[in-house]
Amino acid sequence: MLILDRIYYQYDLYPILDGVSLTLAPGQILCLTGPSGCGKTTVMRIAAGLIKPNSGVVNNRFAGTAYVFQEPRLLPWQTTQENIAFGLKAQGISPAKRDRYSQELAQQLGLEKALNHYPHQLSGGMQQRVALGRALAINPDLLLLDEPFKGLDIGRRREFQAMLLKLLSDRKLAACIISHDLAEAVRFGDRILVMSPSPSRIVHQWQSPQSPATRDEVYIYQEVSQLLALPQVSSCFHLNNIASHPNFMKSQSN
Ligand SMILES: Nc1ncnc2c1ncn2[C@@H]1O[C@H](COP(=O)(O)OP(=O)(O)OP(=O)(O)O)[C@@H](O)[C@H]1O
Repeated sequence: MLILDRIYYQYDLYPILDGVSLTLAPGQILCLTGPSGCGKTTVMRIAAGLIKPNSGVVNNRFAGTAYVFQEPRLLPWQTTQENIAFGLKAQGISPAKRDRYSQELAQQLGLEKALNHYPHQLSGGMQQRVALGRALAINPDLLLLDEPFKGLDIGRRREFQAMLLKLLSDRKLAACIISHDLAEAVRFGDRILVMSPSPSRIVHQWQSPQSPATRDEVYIYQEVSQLLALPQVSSCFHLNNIASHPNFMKSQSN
């Protein structure tokens, strides 16, 4: 279980988080969404223990937490396989086991043909998958993912999303995923927290009884449309008048 309780945070004198609370249970997927710059990464850095809040409580009871940053941050002088195995070496695992495990992960992530490639030889999407492999290699029970689909075209994005959902479900991992895209959050999250512009508060919580793997496009866009009809959500994304737009009303009644 991860618990953040009434977190306040400021950078220099600028207040960023204004009493943010959240909980994340084992196996659950929580999406943090909100406009650019509202403080989503700051929440994640606090959850990971990388920075300390000015006040509030952080209680991370997961045994192992892995963080996948917005930029893949791979070691440029190491191959795909070596980058994936990076954390295993620090855990004292033998070279033979490291090789076997990193090859298995590379296969699950569709990277088997790029095992001996260096980061500069990989596309942005492949680099993101290597970063995910490196995080999964240490066998965490909590995965923190900051904008994991950033910069991918729609086809690659869907492919990576399906792969990630399967990995999370097969390994029964809890995940906290940042996305500024409401549709992506609805596609993925068991729960969504919508954050307001900074100083940021949680202005809305959304939860679905339907498992992410079974959600289709119609369901996703209906839910997004209902979320955007809520003034506290639409105003966060600077869409103040969306609910009164004649076409919006038409789409709601269809
Ligand atoms: N090291 C820092 N020093 C000062 N201000 C910072 C620092 N890091 C972030 N900020 C500011 O804190 C605010 C929140 O940043 P954060 O990266 O948490 O937002 P975000 O919601 O993750 O943004 P994005 O969606 O664009 O990635 C922003 O206004 C940002 O400019």
